[in-house]
Amino acid sequence: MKISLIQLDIAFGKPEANYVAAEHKIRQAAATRPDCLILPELWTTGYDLTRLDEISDPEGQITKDFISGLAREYGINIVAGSVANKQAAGITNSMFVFGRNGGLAGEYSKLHLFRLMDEHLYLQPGEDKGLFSLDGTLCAGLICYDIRFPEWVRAHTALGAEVLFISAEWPLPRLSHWRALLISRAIENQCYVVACNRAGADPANIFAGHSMIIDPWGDIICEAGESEEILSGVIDLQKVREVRQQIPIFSDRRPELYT
Ligand SMILES: NC(=O)CCC(=O)C(=O)O
Repeated sequence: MKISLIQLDIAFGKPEANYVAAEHKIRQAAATRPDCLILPELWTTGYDLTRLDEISDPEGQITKDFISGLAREYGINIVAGSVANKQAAGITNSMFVFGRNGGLAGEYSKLHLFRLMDEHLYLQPGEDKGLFSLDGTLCAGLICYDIRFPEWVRAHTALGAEVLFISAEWPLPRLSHWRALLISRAIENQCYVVACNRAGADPANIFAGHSMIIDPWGDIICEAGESEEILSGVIDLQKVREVRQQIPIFSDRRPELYT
């Protein structure tokens, strides 16, 4: 499975400009015929949280129509990062996943809101797991701060997820945490980690880039720099089974003693 990560810069609070830029990059990446594309967190608005009421996507419909059309046109899977999704009960930070036929394959709203960037003041947390199937492989969607919660990640891999798709807006001062946490989640869950961060800066933060794909042994398959970039790598799902057979942590767990 070839995966392309679209490490975008994001125009602060300007959805129209971001849809145009994303379409250009998605078409550029799709021309190289990947099986799957992934975008960063909140790629339509950035962290312009005070204006979310005005610029968020009602029911995520604009994003769903936009991504669904591109997935169908190119016959690829698209993990559409996340967008501010405006519903009657509030705004969530939601990831939508589309299959090759343009159908919605999954949906996940960020469970852990990040106080350091004021998410808890403007967003509602999700309540459900982000499991979905792509080309017959069970995958999980996670958003940025979620990677600091190993028990949440495990809740997905204990159910059989073999690939974690992570969309992020992770700031540069914590780049060492980003790399260490992603590698740890791959090793401890013996799964692939596909993590797409943003590039560039907003009024409050400079972002780290360094999107990457990590294999179930914890080795980095590919890693971007700090600037905008389309990064591609190939994952071999057989490797998940091999590593899980070699060190059988899922059958050696003692969950009855963990609470
Ligand atoms: N957008 C986010 O959730 C950022 C999380 C982050 O920076 C962290 O250190 O955790």
